[in-house]
Amino acid sequence: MILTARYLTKIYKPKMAMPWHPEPEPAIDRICFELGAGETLAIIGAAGSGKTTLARVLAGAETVTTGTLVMEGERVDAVSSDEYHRSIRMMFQDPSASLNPNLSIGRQLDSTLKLAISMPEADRKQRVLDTLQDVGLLHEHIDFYPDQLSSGLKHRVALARALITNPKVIIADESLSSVDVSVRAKLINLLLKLQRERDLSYIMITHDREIIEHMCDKLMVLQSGRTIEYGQVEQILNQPKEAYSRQLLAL
Ligand SMILES: Nc1ncnc2c1ncn2[C@@H]1O[C@H](COP(=O)(O)OP(=O)(O)OP(=O)(O)O)[C@@H](O)[C@H]1O
Repeated sequence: MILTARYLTKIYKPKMAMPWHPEPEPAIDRICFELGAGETLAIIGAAGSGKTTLARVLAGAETVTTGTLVMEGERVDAVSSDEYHRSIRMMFQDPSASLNPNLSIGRQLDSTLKLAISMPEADRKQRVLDTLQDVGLLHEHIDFYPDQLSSGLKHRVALARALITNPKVIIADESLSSVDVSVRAKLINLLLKLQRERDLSYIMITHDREIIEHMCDKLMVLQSGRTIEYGQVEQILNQPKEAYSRQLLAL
């Protein structure tokens, strides 16, 4: 397994705890799953069900209160956090907001790479060019600024930023929800192509039936921080156990 989650629980501590305040409810509560190489897990749930918290915990941006994450057989706290951050990358939801408008695409990709991996400048430049090509952008795009790119191309840059460290897992938090249908279809095909070529695993937080059906192997349904269904996509789409899942999946 690339990634195994065992009983992940996150309780956000209130900024000012008062003795008469009840203990806060967990944002995620004993979440377990297994993700193999080249597999895709979809996570769905209503607003506030814990999807973003889970994504942030998995991306190493948030600590867990209890529970264990295991990457390729090693507990994540035993793996150096640099290595973990290189291996599990988040693809940002809104590229327009996450890209710096004042920096060229090349500079932004280079600074992400520089932070994650120590390598000579010439090798970094080559990696930036290769990654642009891998996501279907041109070498010339290295000198472009975000505002000069269409929304679809900005999504490719966001993907390039996740891909540039050669990760094993990419987490996409509603990443494709804001693009129009034809652009989304191209991005889905690109993600599938990269998955085949690199044996990449994806965790897709999405409500998009098309993405769930075409891209995902497993599905987890979250409600109030808990897993209420987890299994193969086909099985849950054909026979959801819970009315809540049926509603979310519009079945
Ligand atoms: N930084 C935080 N501090 C305190 N509570 C938080 C924090 N972030 C999230 N929560 C709470 O944790 C619970 C889960 O929130 P989370 O954002 O993970 O859900 P979500 O499913 O991603 O929701 P949405 O779809 O609206 O983004 C909610 O009750 C939320 O209020």
